[in-house]
Amino acid sequence: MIEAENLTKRYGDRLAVDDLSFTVHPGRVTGFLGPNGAGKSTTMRLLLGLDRPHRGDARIHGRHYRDLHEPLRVVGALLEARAVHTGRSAYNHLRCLAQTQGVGRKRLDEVIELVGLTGVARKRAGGFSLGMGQRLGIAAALLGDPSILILDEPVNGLDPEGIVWIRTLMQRLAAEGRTVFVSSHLMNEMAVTADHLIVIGRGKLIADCSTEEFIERSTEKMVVVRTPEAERLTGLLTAEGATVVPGAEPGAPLTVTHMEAPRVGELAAAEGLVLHELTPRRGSLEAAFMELTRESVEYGDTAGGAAAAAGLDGAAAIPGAVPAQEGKTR
Ligand SMILES: Nc1ncnc2c1ncn2[C@@H]1O[C@H](COP(=O)(O)OP(=O)(O)OP(=O)(O)O)[C@@H](O)[C@H]1O
Repeated sequence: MIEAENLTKRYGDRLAVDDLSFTVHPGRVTGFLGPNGAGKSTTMRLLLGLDRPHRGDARIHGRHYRDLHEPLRVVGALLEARAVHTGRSAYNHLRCLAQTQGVGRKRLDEVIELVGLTGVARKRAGGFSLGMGQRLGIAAALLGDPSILILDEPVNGLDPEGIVWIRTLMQRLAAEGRTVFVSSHLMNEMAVTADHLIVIGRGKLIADCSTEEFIERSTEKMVVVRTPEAERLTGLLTAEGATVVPGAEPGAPLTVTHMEAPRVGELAAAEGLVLHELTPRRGSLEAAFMELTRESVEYGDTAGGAAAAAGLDGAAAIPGAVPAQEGKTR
């Protein structure tokens, strides 16, 4: 188990991590989400004892990282995939790490195979692509067969096949009962990878809930309806409180919000209106995430055009969300 309690880290007058408390449980993948500069990497460094908090506490299995008996057998971390000796082969890089941890040759070979680097293990790590570097970093994290994995943006630089591979690997490691804590700024990727989400913005906690709850509450439900009698159906639905947006072209489907699909079908049937399609849909999760973290983005366009599409009222719409207060100015 990983526990952060009132973690606070300041760089000059910049609060990188602001009174952050959460618990990461074993047996599931926990996604750590937030826009660029939200404080994800800083939090991970604090958990690993690589930086000291100004206030608060970070504990792994109830202890500070520095007090763990064999830390690398307890926690495997991928923080900066490029942190390798570029002149060494992947194999030698891992062998050096294995020696410092008392990890044997068998485990070394196992891990190289697990991350799919067997064919290039004798090649210079400096010549590796970003994706291969990520695989090497993951191999290093897994060497000590740790019960906890802390991975900072492991998906960066991976091609679609690599993304599916890391997703499957993380889910398998969690299914084995390990604690998997993985950061990302990609909402859609985390939605299909993580069981639980911890969302931060400007160092503050915004949401701590299951991915299912997050999706359920943060994306607006809509119904796509195709009918040859669009005008009559629109009148019928709006009279009952639905919002109906016509398609861009004649004959294109209508998009209905504020009414569930069964009710749309019932109303149409009662009036004898023909429907050619009746499909419940969800709004974009990415747009919902952007809206949620809109006021806490560090860089870029904070107006968030896509955010408006989500139709959410910030943190208030999210289960487990922390009340906005000062956080609203994140
Ligand atoms: N060593 C440092 N010195 C000064 N400021 C820092 C340092 N490390 C981080 N920061 C600042 O702290 C804030 C949080 O940074 P951090 O890297 O933790 O965010 P992040 O969520 O990991 O971002 P990204 O997704 O871009 O990696 C940022 O404003 C960053 O500029």
